[in-house]
Amino acid sequence: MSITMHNGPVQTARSLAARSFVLGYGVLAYLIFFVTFLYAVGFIAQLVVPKTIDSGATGSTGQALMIDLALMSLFAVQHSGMARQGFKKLFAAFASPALERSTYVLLASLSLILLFWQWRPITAIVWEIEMPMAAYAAVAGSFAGWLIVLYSTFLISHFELFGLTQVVSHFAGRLTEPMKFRTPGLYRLIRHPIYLGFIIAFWSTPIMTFGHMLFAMVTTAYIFVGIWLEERDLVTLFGDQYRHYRQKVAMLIPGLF
Ligand SMILES: C[S@@+](CC[C@H](N)C(=O)[O-])C[C@H]1O[C@@H](n2cnc3c(N)ncnc32)[C@H](O)[C@@H]1O
Repeated sequence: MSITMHNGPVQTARSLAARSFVLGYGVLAYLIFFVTFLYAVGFIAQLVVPKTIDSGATGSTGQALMIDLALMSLFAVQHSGMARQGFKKLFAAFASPALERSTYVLLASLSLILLFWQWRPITAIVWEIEMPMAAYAAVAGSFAGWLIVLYSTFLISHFELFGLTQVVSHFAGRLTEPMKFRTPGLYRLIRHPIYLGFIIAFWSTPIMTFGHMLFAMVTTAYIFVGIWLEERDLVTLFGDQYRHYRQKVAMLIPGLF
């Protein structure tokens, strides 16, 4: 009986090439996310980066409003649409599930990069903190918000959130376990520390322009919509475990809501 060995090495090479592509795609998506995250800090805090929330070509206020709202809507539709279970199932019908999270992260990063690039500033001032110490405290508050975001992602599994765990497991030929429900650290105090960190980062500023306030208001409203959608999925995934958690632990501010 002859065993056709000639396909063995070819199949092995093909499988290795396919797994290497998935790994490379995931690593690239993660790196683009991380650079985008760092740029977002500078964009909001108006530090270091060339284009910030209050810099760049200004047009008429009406035109700026339309463009800015369109940019934020594009991000919201992608960010929420692709996060739903229905999209994940559809994606898995066409591509390796290992690629789903990295594709989500990549497209979210690209829509943010478009927002940074095309954002129209509206520089009328809503508030300006004159006292230097208070102004510094506001800037520090914004950075504290970003740190809460980053720290909280590591509490529930940073690398899984941003797709790296999935592509590394796929490369190693391991099955990726579904994301586990965790309540470490801040998650014992509030259900959504990442979103709280974003809200603090967006609102804590010494100079609040109309354009910055538009961004903070729309993203805050979107966060509440996102929480509603996300918790609906979490109840579907984890049932009473999440229901009990939701009864015991505040959404964003302990003791309040
Ligand atoms: C960007 S994270 C935001 C998590 C949370 N809403 C927060 O603000 O900290 C969204 C992902 O985290 C997952 N997630 C939310 N709460 C979680 C928890 N306690 N443990 C594990 N995953 C969680 C959601 O299912 C979703 O896939």
